[in-house]
Amino acid sequence: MKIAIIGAGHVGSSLAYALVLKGLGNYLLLVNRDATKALGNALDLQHTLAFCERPMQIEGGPLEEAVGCDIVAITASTPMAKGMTSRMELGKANVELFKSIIPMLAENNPEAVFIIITNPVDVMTCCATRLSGLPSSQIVGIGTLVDSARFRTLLSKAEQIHPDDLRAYILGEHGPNQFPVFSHASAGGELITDSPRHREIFEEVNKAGFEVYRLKGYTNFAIASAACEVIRTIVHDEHRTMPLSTCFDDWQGIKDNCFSIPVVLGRSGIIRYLQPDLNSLEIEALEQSARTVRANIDSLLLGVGERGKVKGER
Ligand SMILES: NC(=O)c1ccc[n+]([C@@H]2O[C@H](COP(=O)([O-])OP(=O)(O)OC[C@H]3O[C@@H](n4cnc5c(N)ncnc54)[C@H](O)[C@@H]3O)[C@@H](O)[C@H]2O)c1
Repeated sequence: MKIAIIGAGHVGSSLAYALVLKGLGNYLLLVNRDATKALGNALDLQHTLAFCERPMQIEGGPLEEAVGCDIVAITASTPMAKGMTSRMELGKANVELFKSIIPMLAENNPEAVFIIITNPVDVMTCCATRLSGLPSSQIVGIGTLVDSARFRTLLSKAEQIHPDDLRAYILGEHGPNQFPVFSHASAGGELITDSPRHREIFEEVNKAGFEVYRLKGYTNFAIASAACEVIRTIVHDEHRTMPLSTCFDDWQGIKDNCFSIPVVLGRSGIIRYLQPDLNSLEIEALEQSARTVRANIDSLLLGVGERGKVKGER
C-alpha cells in the first residue's frame, strides 16, 4: 500500500510519524515545497523504524514521484499568519496552491483516495474534487472528524464514559457553523441529551482548534490522529462510519454542496452516505451550514471548473 503526504509541515510530519508508528502502508513518500524538509523528515522517520514492528520504505521526493499511490494526503498550505481568526483567510492562496498540484496528482494517481486536510477544508475538498476530475467518492475532506473526536473526549470527561463508547457527531462546516447531532448522540443506548451543560461542551469544542492555535501556533496531534484513523480505515477496508467532508449532489434535501456528513468509508473511499433523522433544530443548523459553505465555495472557486480543469487551461 503506497501512501503520499503532500506538505511536510506540522500536520504532515505528525501524520507521517503516526503512520510509521502504526505500520500503515509499506511505502511512504513525503513531498514538500522546501524539499530538504521532506528529505529530513523522511530520514528521521527511517531511523524510527528500528523501534517499529513493520518495515516500511520511507522517502522524501518531488511531486512527480507521487505516482500510482493508493492514498494521497494533502496538508500543503500557505503559511498561517499569526493571529489568524478565520480559516477562510487561507482560502485564496490555497486555491492557487491546489491549482498547481491537484491536476498532476490526479493524473498520476487515478485510483488513489485523496484526503484533504488543508484549510478551509470544505472549500478545498470541493476545489480538489473539481480540479481532479475524479469521482467525489475518492476525495474526502477531514472535515468535522477532529471536532467530533474533541466532542466525544469532552463529553467523556463529563459523563465518565470512555470516548470510544460514545456516539456523537458534529456535522456541517468545519468552522463556526458546524452543529452537534444530539438527537442521535448516545452511550450504551442512552441518549446524550441537548442539555445546557452539553451545549456548553459543544461551544468549547467549536473554539478548541483556535484555542490550541492561540497557545502553540498550530495544531498537529489530534488532526494527525484523525487523518491516521481515516487512512487505517481505507488500508484495512474497514467500512467505518464517520463524518467527512464530501461533494454531494443531494443530502437530506441540501443540493450540490461540500461539507461533513456521516459516511461509510472503505478501500475505495466513500461507499455510501448515512441518512439520520434530524430534528428541526438540526435541520435549521444544517441549512445555515449549507448556506455558509455554498457562499464560501462560490466566492473562492469562481473559475475553477466542474469536473477537472481550471477553466481556460489545458
Ligand atoms: N482540517 C483541519 O481540521 C485542520 C487542522 C489543522 C491544520 N489544518 C490545515 O492543514 C494545513 C497544514 O497545517 P500545518 O500546521 O502543517 O502548516 P505548515 O505551514 O506547518 O505546513 C504546510 C507545509 O506545506 C508546504 N507546502 C506549501 N506549498 C506546497 C506545495 N506546492 N507542495 C508541497 N508542499 C507545499 C510548506 O512548505 C509547509 O511545509 C493548513 O492549511 C492548516 O490550516 C487543518
